Amino acid sequence: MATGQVIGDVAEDSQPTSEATGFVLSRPSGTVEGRGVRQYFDDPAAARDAFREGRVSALVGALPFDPDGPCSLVEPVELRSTPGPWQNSGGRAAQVRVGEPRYLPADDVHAQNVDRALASIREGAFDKVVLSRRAVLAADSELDPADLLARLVAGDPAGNGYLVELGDPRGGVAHPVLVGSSPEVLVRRRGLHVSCHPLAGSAARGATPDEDTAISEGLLGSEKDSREHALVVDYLRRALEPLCRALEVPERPALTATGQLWHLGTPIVGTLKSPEVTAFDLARAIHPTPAVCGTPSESSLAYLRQVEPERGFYAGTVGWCDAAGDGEWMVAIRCAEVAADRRTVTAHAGGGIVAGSDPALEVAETHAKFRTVLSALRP
Ligand SMILES: C=C(O[C@H]1C=CC=C(C(=O)O)[C@@H]1O)C(=O)O
Repeated sequence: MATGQVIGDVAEDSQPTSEATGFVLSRPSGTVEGRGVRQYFDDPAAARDAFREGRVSALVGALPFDPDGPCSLVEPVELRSTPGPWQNSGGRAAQVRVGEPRYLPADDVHAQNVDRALASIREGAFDKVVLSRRAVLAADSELDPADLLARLVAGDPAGNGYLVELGDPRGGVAHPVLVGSSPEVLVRRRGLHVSCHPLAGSAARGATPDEDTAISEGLLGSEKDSREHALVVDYLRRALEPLCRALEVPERPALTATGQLWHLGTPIVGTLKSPEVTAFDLARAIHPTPAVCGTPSESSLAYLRQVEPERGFYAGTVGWCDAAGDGEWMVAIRCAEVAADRRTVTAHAGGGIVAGSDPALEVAETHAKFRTVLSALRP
């Protein structure tokens, strides 16, 4: 990282109170890491106030799925950017053996949950809700979250990956760590330029090139998936319009691929009205989108608070914001929480439910999404 560029306002005189990296965001174009800890925030509004009042020069970390829940944000001593995806300078750890996943809920119960959500949709409670489940795995020795990140980055064709320590990294106490490889950009800001890349509508990749192409064409032509996707795009248009003096929203989604899945994606770009609106402000204004919550936001969020109170940072957002207000926030999907003891890993996967969703296909979709983390944990 020594050759990296330091971004943001870094005070020369302050000493790191912790050497822990604590935050990594690996993207195809570059990697951002937070080094050292100056302040820690579990209240996003306090972090925003500190930033606005100039008491904070940069922020890195995670916001939970529930916008009213506690966050895990750090003002790093240094925000360092390097070109290209993340390289693990720590070297490769010995492979830890990880047991079979235990799914919570089990396949049949998740299918019943989808049925129940479909009944609520028919009754008019909401148009869309994103249901998720967990896969809990036990490791036979301590798992290194940085090594898991390295495997995720190496396994993703675009080199996407993230790692966030969940808790105040000062004080030498081990905290859970969120590690993942998300293909979904919640929001990115460079000066007045703002962009998002919402994804919704999925199909597992095919085993042969011909099958893979046929699956991608089927997804692009699927009326159900287009509807599921359009709800996210409409939400973002409505959320961004008041903040932008120009906004370009393509009429139709395009295909985007990870190693495991095809998705429908829409690249949205805009020009902000005011330079005062930071990347962190934008992330808070937009999150949670219907790609992880539902439509309308209020009723789907109320439903998820009841049926999935344990989401934590899954389906939240992970990212950074520098002193100029620039930054990038990813949707925290395709991820796992490595417990403080480093021996339990909880992966998460979900999918959007709309009228016409098929419970068995939704169960299969969560398995395809779990594969991102499971193939890194159990190669
Ligand atoms: C909620 C997840 O994916 C979202 C992002 C892309 C496609 C999705 C879908 O097709 O349902 C989800 O909206 C997840 O991976 O856990």
